[in-house]
Amino acid sequence: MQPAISISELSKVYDSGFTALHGIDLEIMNGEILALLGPNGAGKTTLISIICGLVNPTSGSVRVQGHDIIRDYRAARALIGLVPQELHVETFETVWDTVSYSRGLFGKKPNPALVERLLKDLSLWEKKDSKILQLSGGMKRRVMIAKALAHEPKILFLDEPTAGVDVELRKDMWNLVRRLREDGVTIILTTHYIEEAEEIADRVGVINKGRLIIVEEKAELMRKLGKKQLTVELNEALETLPETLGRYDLKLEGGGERIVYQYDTQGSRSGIGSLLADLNRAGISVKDIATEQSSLEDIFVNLVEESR
Ligand SMILES: Nc1ncnc2c1ncn2[C@@H]1O[C@H](COP(=O)(O)OP(=O)(O)OP(=O)(O)O)[C@@H](O)[C@H]1O
Repeated sequence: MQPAISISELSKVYDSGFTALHGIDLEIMNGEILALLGPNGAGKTTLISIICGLVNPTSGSVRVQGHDIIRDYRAARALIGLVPQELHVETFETVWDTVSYSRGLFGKKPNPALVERLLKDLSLWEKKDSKILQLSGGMKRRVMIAKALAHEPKILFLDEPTAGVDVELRKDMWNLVRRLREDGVTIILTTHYIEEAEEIADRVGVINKGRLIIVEEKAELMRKLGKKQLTVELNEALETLPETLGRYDLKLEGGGERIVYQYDTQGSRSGIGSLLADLNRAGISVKDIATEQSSLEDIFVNLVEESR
């Protein structure tokens, strides 16, 4: 099947001489939710802006459902909805008018039933006749989403959709994203909130300093790069670890009352069974044990540090 978006050797050098993207290759599949993670200034917005035709690439190519974003700009752009990071909505227009107008911009016939559904889905129905000026920041953000969806795009870009929004709006946004995916919409979002990627993404791409350092199924990423940790609470504090435990990667913490064991989630054997047997053999009495898995956040921080 043709990918929703196909990016090949894409680079961007701004007029200042700064290289914001270095040879990005990426295929985004139809119907997936891809989260792009990366520290400030990594190049996420630049990448999205190029795909959406707002910034010119320096070299490389991007195709949207097969349409080249430069040669076939209109066809490519018509398939895309973009919710930008910055809020810029017309202040004196009403919610209804601004959303309807956005649809018209793409040459689509008016569809009041669709606009009504969008406004209801985004909890904006009661505000349909309000001027944007009178809305709160969170509501303005909802308007931006309604505008981006008004022409029924097949691919939706959300640039930092939940930056600075309250918990309720964040949950609403996640639900909306899931619903759109059920309708077959491909969704690409950038986020600083790793929890967000963990919650809704199918795949996660990490960008650092203009390079895509990894792109992987979320579950696979967690499996490949995640570490697990076993904490063993002891009945009596130890001063040092016995030499017989030298073959394990152990740390003594909590004033000697806790042994922490790190193991690889990829290995077929965790070594927990033999560690506990060896502890027993060494006469160390165990009060409690707990395991913990590294989060996507730990993985992300490690990846970015490694690529410095
Ligand atoms: N018009 C421009 N001219 C020169 N440099 C720019 C321009 N726009 C962006 N940059 C630089 O390109 C780099 C990438 O910026 P970009 O906005 O793509 O990052 P980002 O990953 O979206 O960051 P954030 O998470 O902070 O939004 C930054 O160093 C930025 O300063």
